[in-house]
Amino acid sequence: MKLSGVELRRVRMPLVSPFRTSFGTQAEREVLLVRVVTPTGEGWGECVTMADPVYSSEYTDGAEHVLRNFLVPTLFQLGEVTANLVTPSLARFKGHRMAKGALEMAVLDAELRAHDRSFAAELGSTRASVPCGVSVGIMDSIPELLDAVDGYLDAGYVRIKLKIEPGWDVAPVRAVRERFGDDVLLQVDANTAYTLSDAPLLARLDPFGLLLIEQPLEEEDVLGHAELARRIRTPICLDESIVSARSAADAITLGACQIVNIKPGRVGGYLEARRVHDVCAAHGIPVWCGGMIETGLGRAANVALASLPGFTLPGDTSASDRFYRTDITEPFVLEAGHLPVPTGPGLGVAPIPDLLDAVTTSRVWLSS
Ligand SMILES: CC(=O)N[C@@H](Cc1ccc2ccccc2c1)C(=O)O
Ligand SMILES: [Mg+2]
Repeated sequence: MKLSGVELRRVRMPLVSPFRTSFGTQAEREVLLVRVVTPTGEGWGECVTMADPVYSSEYTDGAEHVLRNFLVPTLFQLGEVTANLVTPSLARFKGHRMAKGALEMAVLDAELRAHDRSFAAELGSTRASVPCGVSVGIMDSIPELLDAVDGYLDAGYVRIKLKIEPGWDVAPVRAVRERFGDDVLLQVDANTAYTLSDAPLLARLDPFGLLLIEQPLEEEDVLGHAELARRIRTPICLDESIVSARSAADAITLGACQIVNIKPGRVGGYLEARRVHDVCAAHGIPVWCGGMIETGLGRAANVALASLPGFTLPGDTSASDRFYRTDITEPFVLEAGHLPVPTGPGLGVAPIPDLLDAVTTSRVWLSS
């Protein structure tokens, strides 16, 4: 395809309630959307960076800058662009995987729409719907947490994930187990908040039959996770540490994780996300689809990815109303704990113009 131009659009959406993790509290989501325009149509991409570099080193203003000054101009020079060409064409620029992933997603969406082919078909989907888990933030009190969990279980979520940090870990897990029983699928996410010296504390989670503990140690401490895996029984799942198929293979081989949370933006796009899935499957490692509080655009692509065969654990592919009162696309609504995999061309969803304009804070048009 030839690129006629690319629009970088900033969107700000309030969250239905503040979402607190070990790295801070979010009350709104600042999103960078990428729209590529071709002579025959357009495609949408969503950059999952946060406003601040607190989940990873990338952040939204930086992603916009690197797209505008390096990544998009490089694609304009290509002439013919396809999704498979995006990553190799941008390889000389180091890092910026979330920014690159958003651009690849937009090109892939445009290409698939032009061929009347869905993300699900392209990625290798084997299911028409996916079971959904939900990520529950750190709360001010245990009663408040139990009310929130009660509401999500009533909504039909099939798995509960609790954000934890030192001082909010064993007590909330014990309280959820005591209130809701041992059969609820339960896991925790530390977002790198602990160190190896916390192993005895983390071992106190072992009696609660958690599915996994997600990213207890810092992103680069792969060997620390391998050592921790020898000191606790709860399976270790990595999130921030897995930035590519290669890093997944290395972490698995080193015994640093038994489960992987796949986030397409974190690994540089949906094509690399499929490669992470394939590498994990080759090692017998179950995967699930993580979430970055995406709008319906990223959510549509994540649900398609989550329908691949190796995604055997419920992901953080929650309904739109988990985080947003009004999504910029038709909302994803939980049905019996599942979300339907979009079947339309490309993402299968598109922004609703009035809703998108209502939350747009800036737009930049880059012409080829
Ligand atoms: C659903 C979930 O827990 N996601 C991330 C953490 C996270 C938390 C808060 C966020 C706020 C704005 C943007 C991205 C964010 C990602 C995780 O699995 O580690
Ligand atoms: Mg995580």
